[in-house]
Formats: sequence, structure tokens, C-alpha cells
Amino acid sequence: MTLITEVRLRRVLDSRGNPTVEAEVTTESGGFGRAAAPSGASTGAHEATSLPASEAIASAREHAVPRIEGQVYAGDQRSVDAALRAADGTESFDEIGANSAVAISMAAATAAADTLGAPLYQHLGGAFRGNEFPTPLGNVIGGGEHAAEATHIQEFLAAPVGAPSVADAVFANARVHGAVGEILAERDVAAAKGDEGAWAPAIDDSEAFEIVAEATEQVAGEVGFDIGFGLDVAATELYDADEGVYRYGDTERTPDEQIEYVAGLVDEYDLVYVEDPLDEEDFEGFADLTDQVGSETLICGDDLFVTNTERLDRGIEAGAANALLVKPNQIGTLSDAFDATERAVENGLAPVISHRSGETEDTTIAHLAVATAAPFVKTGAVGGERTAKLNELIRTEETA
Ligand SMILES: O=C(O)[C@@H](CO)OP(=O)(O)O
Ligand SMILES: [Mg+2]
Repeated sequence: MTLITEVRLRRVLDSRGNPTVEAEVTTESGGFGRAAAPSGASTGAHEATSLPASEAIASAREHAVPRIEGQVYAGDQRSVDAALRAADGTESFDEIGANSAVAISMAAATAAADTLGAPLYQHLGGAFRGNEFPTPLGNVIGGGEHAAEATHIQEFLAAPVGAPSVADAVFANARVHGAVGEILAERDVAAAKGDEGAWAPAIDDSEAFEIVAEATEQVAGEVGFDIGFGLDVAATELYDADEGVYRYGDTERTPDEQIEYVAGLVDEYDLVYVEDPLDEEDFEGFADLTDQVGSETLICGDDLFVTNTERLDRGIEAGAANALLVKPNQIGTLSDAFDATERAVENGLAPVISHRSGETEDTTIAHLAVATAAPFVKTGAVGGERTAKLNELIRTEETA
């Protein structure tokens, strides 16, 4: 192993045009790694703290960098991440920011892989990884917090579950995205794109269901394999906690009605994946829905679990979901993200590695998905910061 000799931090742009933290780590033997923190728009209340980039950088330079440079070995990821936690001193990275922490954590892993001359997924997952690849979930219509005046449900996802390879799956999702664009044009619906590159038309959710169902079916016919349909409801953003109702514009649903509505959608559209169908505090509602439809579909906790093993344990106890969304920046380090992933797998939950709505060209999550043999990765369908990850998966599959 080789000592980390330098940690550099700077502000770079994310895909929304906001500053974010980029870290560079250099090792004694000349290994080099670079990584950048993503950022959420529909963030969970229990996520680790993201500070303004300049504040996060200043604080990490003062508190974390001196504990890492010349002190910690690249490749000893647990020590890197323990140094970040010790430097911060809070559970939620309030001091240095989870954005600084995750950028340094991921850059250190990348520098270690470079030192070894191994691909990042292999350094993270071990010599025998690279034989299983995730199905990419591609956002083709989106609204919620990711686009104004669009659908209430945040993400309508193509899920090419029958694809023979990652490359086939990636191209299929892009093709579904294209087909949705064509159907919208035929219907004379103008559509810009939301934060993740999905179409963001001013249509109601029921029309979006129709269009995505038509597009997935059409493209499945063309490519000759199954393309499923998934959702990220991001229901916390729809929930009015004071009134105890979910609001879809003028339509209101009580929590029981919401469960019934989502269960109905699972049946009607054969949904293979449903993320955050209920408010982030409603473990019981999640359990009820999982009980009803968990044998047919994945009920995935994002804002519910925030990649946090304590919240995941609570969910496991309650039977609240059968999938975990994994976003390293929700918890702050790769070690924590790995621990949550392993805990999920041990308890029969499927891990789904995910991007954020604000992204950079960083490809770490593509490697994380291969390293953990996650069955799904959620990283959009089109757009440079999304294709950065998708194209990395294509390359990885070719060389693994
Ligand atoms: O809710 C989500 O799953 C994500 C990514 O799609 O959105 P955000 O990064 O805004 O939380
Ligand atoms: Mg989500």
C-alpha cells in the first residue's frame, strides 16, 4: 500500500450549473484519483449534510486534509473514511460537508485503483468481480422537483430487464427516450428536459403512463427483449404532512388511498420497480405496500433509508421494502455506502446504485454497481453527465 501524499479540493460545475466539490488524491507511488460530489434536489430529510461547496472545501482543508495527507494509505478505504469521520466529528458530516467527504472518499478509492493498476470496480469489489452487470434504470419522463410544470411523479423509468448485455440495455433506454420524444411530438406536446435529461412535458401523470407504456412496448418489439416500466414517485415531495394527504395538483390521496393507487399501478403497468411510493417517515405504509405487491415488484427506499444502515435496520425490522437505493453522498463515504449495500443484500433487499439529479462526469457509481454486483443502477438515459456512467458500464463490460 502506498501513502496518500496530497489531497486537493476545488469547486467545479455540476450539471445544474451549481458549484460542487471535486477532490484529487495523489499517492506516494504516483497513483492519482479524481472524483466529484453530486447533489440532490428531492433530498431526504435524513441525508448527511451538504454544505455550500466553498464552505465544505474550506472546512475539509482545515479539518480533514491534515488527517489524511501523509497519514493514511490509499487502498485502506476504511481508514480513509474513518479519518474523514474523525475529522468531522458529527454523524451527518455537518462540519466538513458530506460533499467534501464523499469526493475525498471516492477520489482516494480511485487513486488506490490507479496505484494497483486495477479498474476501480475490481479494487472495490475484489478480483472476482466484473462478471455481473446491473440493469440500468433510465428516466424517460420526469417532473416533481426535477422540472417545473411537468408530471407529479418524479421519474418514469425504462427498465430493460431482458437485455442480454449492459450495452444493449443502455441503447434500449436511449431508444425509449427517443420514442417518448416522438410520441410527444405526434401528440403536439412540447417538452423540454428536466434535470436528469428526461422529457418534462406539461401532461398529467395518466398520460405519461400511457406514453411510457407505449414507448417501452414499441422499443421492446424492435430490440426483441423485455423492457419493463418503473417509477420513482418521490412521494415525500407530494406529501402534505400537516394535512396527512398526498397532493397531485388538485387530486388528494390519503396514505391508504396512496397505497391502493400505487398497488393498482403495479398491476396495471406490470411495474418492475417503484421507488419512494410513500412519505419518508411512513415505514408502516411501506411495509403494507411491500406486503401487497412485493412479490411482483421492487419497492425501493430512497428518502426512506438515505443509504443509512440505522434507517435500513428499522426498515428491515418493519418489512418496509425489498430494495435499497444507494447514493454515496447521502451518507458521506464509500465505506458507509458499502456497509448499507451489504446489509441490504444479507437481508434479501436488492441494492440499486443511484446517481443524483445534480451530477458531474464522475463515473464512480458505475464501478460501485459492478463492484457490488447490484442488480440495478439508476443513472438516467441521456445527457453527458448521465452517459458518462452509462458509457463507463459499456466499456467495463467489454474489458471485464
Ligand atoms: O430521488 C432520486 O432518486 C434522485 C435521483 O434520481 O433525485 P435527487 O438527486 O434530486 O434526490
Ligand atoms: Mg428517489
